[in-house]
Order: sequence, then structure tokens, then C-alpha cells
Amino acid sequence: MLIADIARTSADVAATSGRKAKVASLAECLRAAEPGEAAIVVAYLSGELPQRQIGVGYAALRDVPPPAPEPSLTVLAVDAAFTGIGAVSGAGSVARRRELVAALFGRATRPEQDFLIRLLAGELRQGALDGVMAEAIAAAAEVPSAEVRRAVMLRGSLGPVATAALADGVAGLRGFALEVGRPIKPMLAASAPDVDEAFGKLKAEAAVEWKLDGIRAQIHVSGGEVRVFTRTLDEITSRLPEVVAAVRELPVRDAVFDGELIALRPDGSPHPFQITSARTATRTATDAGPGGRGKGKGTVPLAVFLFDVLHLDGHDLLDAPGAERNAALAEVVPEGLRMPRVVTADPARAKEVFDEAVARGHEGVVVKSLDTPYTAGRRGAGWVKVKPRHTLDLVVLAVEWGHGRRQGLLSNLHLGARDPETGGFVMLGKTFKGLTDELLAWQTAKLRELAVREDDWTVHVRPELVVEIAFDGVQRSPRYPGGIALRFARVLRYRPDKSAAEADTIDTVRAVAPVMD
Ligand SMILES: Nc1ncnc2c1ncn2[C@@H]1O[C@H](COP(=O)(O)OP(=O)(O)OP(=O)(O)O)[C@@H](O)[C@H]1O
Repeated sequence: MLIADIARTSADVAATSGRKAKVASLAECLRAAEPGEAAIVVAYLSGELPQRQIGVGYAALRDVPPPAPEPSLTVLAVDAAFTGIGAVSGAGSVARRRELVAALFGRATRPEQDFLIRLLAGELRQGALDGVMAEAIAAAAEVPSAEVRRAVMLRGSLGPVATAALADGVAGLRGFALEVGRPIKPMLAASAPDVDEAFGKLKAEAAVEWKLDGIRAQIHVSGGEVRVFTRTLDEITSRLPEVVAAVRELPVRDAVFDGELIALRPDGSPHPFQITSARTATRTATDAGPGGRGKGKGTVPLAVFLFDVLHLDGHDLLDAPGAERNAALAEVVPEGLRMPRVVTADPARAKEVFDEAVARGHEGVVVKSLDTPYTAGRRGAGWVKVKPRHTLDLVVLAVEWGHGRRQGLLSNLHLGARDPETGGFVMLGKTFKGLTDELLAWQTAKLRELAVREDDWTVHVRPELVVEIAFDGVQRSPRYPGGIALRFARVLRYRPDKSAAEADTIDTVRAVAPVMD
């Protein structure tokens, strides 16, 4: 298959608005792929692979050589070139990578070059197409899409699932099982404005658990060895010896737990979120999130609150109802390590739990169905979160240079919500409010790393950084592409633990706040 075929499909998918048409176009491309190409095709169309493999700065993409007259580049040739570029290391590697990128681009036609630039610049990597892509794999392989979704949740990525589905159909997909030691996508919660409505979404009796504002952790115990993964499936075991020690004490050989880690004060109230997130800070200072490094902040021990179990000593529990999973959890985990929880059919009692959680400084509650299975990676109706105030997790699309006291700093953020239909982002407003000096310095460094182009005062960035925004409402606004804009948006904090694919959608924005004229 030629990279031109993928470029064309990508352009078609971007240009069509209907989900069905997108699925059809992706499925057609997949059907045409050779067995060895399917995983690459899926990865490139959803913008996944090269970013991780390579690390080419945007500068390397600016001086593109003249295009080739005819398409001849194959998918496999491009993938081999990417692998080669990714393997360059040591002194002079930046220049060498640029040479290799230029050589690759010299073999591409203009539309192919455009596609490769968008791929390498991360403009295709929004993960927002994941659902559409799963359907396309199902259509191309002629298998039920639920089978594909389940395999994706268990494997954590689309490429290998596509290969298996196209080669061996349902039998191939059934080969994906929960594997202790390999993280799966965590279950997510839907939202409700209050406890009554959350109860309305579930059956009469439900569990009401505190919602702690910590770090999601999937903890795997394999033959007694403990490993900890984040919600983005990154391993953080070595940073959390106290968590490993606590879980090692449990009477299990093999298990997969789901839970929340949080830094608490001696009176049980939570430290600010930054104190918790500093403990799981990753690679560089900017990756770690604001305040993620230095000042001795990353030393407060984290407490463990487990709330689910997906596997226990040889038994998979993913498909077991919530109540059964919780009973299994209670058998092996002492109360002190479990999330506080009350099972009730009485919304008034649930409200008491909510009030108590909030009074103790926690975020709210998660109301959980007693009979739904663990639906990883989807905002299922099995869990419904309720918080006293609504905030949005939006993606920074661009940022303007500041004036006056903020001269030299990137200040006014352009905020976007995900549009699951198009796989893109819809801009909802701008804000420079709520930014402390520390946040300004951090975002200036981080957004410069993500910059893709600059015009006048505005720096356009790869849509990767997620920021939590408070706002007073949503109003109609013809100036904005979605026809609505946020009122009095202000920054609460950055969410380095979330990817852009997990940001709130335009539908969520409409659901949590009525649109005012
Ligand atoms: N008792 C609990 N059960 C499930 N999740 C919990 C609980 N307490 C805290 N959490 C956290 O809440 C999150 C569930 O909400 P959701 O799936 O919407 O993720 P989120 O978008 O990160 O939520 P938020 O931004 O509101 O924290 C989980 O990822 C987890 O980190």
C-alpha cells in the first residue's frame, strides 16, 4: 500500500462529517491493506505511532524539499524510515534526524508531504477517532464492533487488534485476555449535576463512594510482585515504594486492582492536588506539570484507596457485576485500604455521603451500579460522578503572548473541547485568568515545546495539553465555531495526567451548562 492511499483516506475522513461515512472510508482503506500493514495503517490514520517513535522537532519539518512528481512511497518504507530516524542517538543526532526526515520528504508528493507533516507534528494524534476506528476495524473484518472494543480495552491499542481481526476474525479477537502485568484502559464515569440525578441514571440501590482528588492507579500483582500504572497506562512503580509496600501485604498472589492514590494530612483531609501529582511526576520538569519538581514537594507519602478488582488469583472479574467485584475486593483488602462506600437505595442517605465527602475536603462522590460489569475505557453509565461544581477539562489550541507585566510570557489560552464526530477540537473561548506566576512560567515553557506555528501574537500548538477550567456558564456566540462560548472561564490547574483524547467533548459542555443568550 502507498502512503498516498492513507493520505487520501485521512483527508476524506477529515472532510466528511458523518460518522458512517468516516467508518466506511477507513474500512475501505483497511481492507486494502496487506496483513503486515494493517497495524501501521491504523496507527497512522489515528496519528499514533511516529510521535512516540521519533521525536522530530517542528523545526525539522519547516524546510521541506521539493516534492516528488509521482507517488511511490510505500507504507512499509515510511515505517522503516521512521524506525531508522527514531533509532538515531548520540552526538549530532538532531542534525542527522533532520537529514533523514528531509530525505524521506524528498521521496513524497505534495499531498503525501502534507500528510507526513501533520502526522509528525502530532496534528492527527487526537485519539478522538478511536471509537470510529474501532468500528472501521469491525466493518473491514466483518466482526461485531463490541468484540473489537473489548479487545482494544484489553490490549490498550488499536494496531494489534486490527491485525488480529483482519487475520483471524472473532477467534483472533478472543485471543486478547486480561493479562496480569499489562495495564488496560480504566473505566470512566459519566457526570450528573446532583446525587438525585445520578441515582435516576442507575437502579434503585447503588453504591455511593467518596470521590478523592488523587491519581488513578491500576495496580497489578503478579506472583507477589507489585506494579503500578497510571490512567494513561504508564508505569510509575519505582516512584511509589510505600504503595508497593502496602499492596504487597495483601493476601494475594495474582491480582489487578483499581484505585486512587492521594496525599493526605494527618487529619485525613487532602493536600492540594499538586502535592499528590508531584509524586508521580515524569521525565522532564515541564512533563511533570506545574510545581512538579523541586521544593521538596514530591516527598509526601501517598495513601491507597482501592475501589475495584479486575482479577483475583486466576479468576477474571471484568464481567462480574459491581457488587460481586466489591465483595471480592473486601475479602482481600482491609477497610483502611478501601474507598469509603455506602450501599443504599435512599437518595437522601446518598446526599449525606456526598455532604460528608465534601465537608472533609474531597471532590464529591461516584455513584456506582451494583450490577454492571467493568467497562474499561468508556464513559459507561455504570459509574456516575457528582461534584459540587462543574469544571471542564479542555485542550489548549493556541496561546497569545502577554503584554505589560506578562511581556515575554505565553498568557491568553485558546481553549477547545473535543468534537467526537470530526475527531477535531472546537474552540470555546480564551482565558488568561487564574494563572499564577508559577503557572505562567510553566505554561510558557511547555507551550513553546508544543508550538507548531506563530502568527502575530498567537502561537499555535499541538493540541495535547489539558487544562481544567472553571466557568460561569455558556452563551451563544456566532464568533466561535461551535456557536457557543464559555463565560468567565478561568484556569484551575493543568491536568498532565490526562491526554487530549480524554478531554471533555462539546456535548459534555452543552450537558453541564444550559446555553444562555
Ligand atoms: N471512588 C472512586 N471511584 C472511581 N473513580 C474515582 C473514585 N474516587 C476518585 N476517582 C477518580 O475519578 C475519576 C473518575 O472520573 P472520570 O472518569 O470522569 O475521570 P476524570 O475525567 O479524571 O474525572 P475528574 O476530572 O472529575 O477527576 C477516576 O479516574 C479516578 O481518578
